[in-house]
Amino acid sequence: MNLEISNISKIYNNKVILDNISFQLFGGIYGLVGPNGAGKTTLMRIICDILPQDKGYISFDGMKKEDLDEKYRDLLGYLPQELGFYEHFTGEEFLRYIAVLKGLTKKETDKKVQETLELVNLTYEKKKKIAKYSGGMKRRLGIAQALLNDPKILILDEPTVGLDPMERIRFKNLLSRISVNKVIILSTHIISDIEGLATEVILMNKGTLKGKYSPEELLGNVNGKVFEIKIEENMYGEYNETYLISRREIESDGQVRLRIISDKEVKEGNLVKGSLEDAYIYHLEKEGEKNGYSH
Ligand SMILES: Nc1ncnc2c1ncn2[C@@H]1O[C@H](COP(=O)(O)OP(=O)(O)OP(=O)(O)O)[C@@H](O)[C@H]1O
Repeated sequence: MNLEISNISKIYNNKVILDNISFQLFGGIYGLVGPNGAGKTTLMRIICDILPQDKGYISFDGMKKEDLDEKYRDLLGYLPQELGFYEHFTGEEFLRYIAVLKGLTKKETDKKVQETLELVNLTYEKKKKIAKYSGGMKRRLGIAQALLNDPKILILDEPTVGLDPMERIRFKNLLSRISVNKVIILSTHIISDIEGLATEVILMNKGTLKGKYSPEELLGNVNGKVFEIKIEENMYGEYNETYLISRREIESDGQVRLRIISDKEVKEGNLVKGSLEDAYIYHLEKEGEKNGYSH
């Protein structure tokens, strides 16, 4: 299985939104990360054949998407950032409706709707109106609709927005269960959501590809560079001026716990294990994009 993104460019109103993006994906889960406006959604929409590229091509197993045409669409499952639901439908009715739009036969629909409901753990809620679903349940229903046609390429645009911590864990488990024999691309701002899940991380910034790394490679970049320290609140400004801070937490005693990424040793701090989030912030900083990161 090979999804190839080759020299993809997109221009809107004379502004380059995607600049010659190329990479190849094989089976697995790929985290697409980058600050707001990096071009993640635009790239995903091009991969999903919703938006035409201005240059370059996308191919699956050596065949261009334009040549595969309808067959390419059959390979795809897509969960957009904002999926409109018919709130008066039940979860089951909604999936049946989408299955018809995707061209499944009655028999396939009967089978796939129940199968995907089971997979996303919504069987017991299938007769409930969507209006009564929680945010997490709606996300799971969103994934179910993307899975109805058994896609080889699954594109999820910020699927974890609005999920609570328990739902995030369930969501991660669900993805690892369905990832066999698929290329899954998942964009996110919440780097911890792809920790322990992503085969590779694709970093984008301002319409360009910054790199494609294994999580181990990324973590290696911050090895020996992450420190934790507890300081008084009034010292924060000074530390913020001096260091790259990846996290700031107020402790119950009113002191502030900082997570610092520094090439040089922070003598008063404790060296701790770096996370993917630290590595991501470190990369952005190297590009002078510290302020592009939103906590
Ligand atoms: N239809 C459009 N017309 C003009 N500019 C657009 C259009 N769609 C997107 N853009 C611009 O393209 C750039 C990339 O947007 P895109 O939504 O792809 O980024 P993103 O990385 O997904 O950001 P976010 O994380 O905020 O969703 C932005 O500067 C955006 O304003």
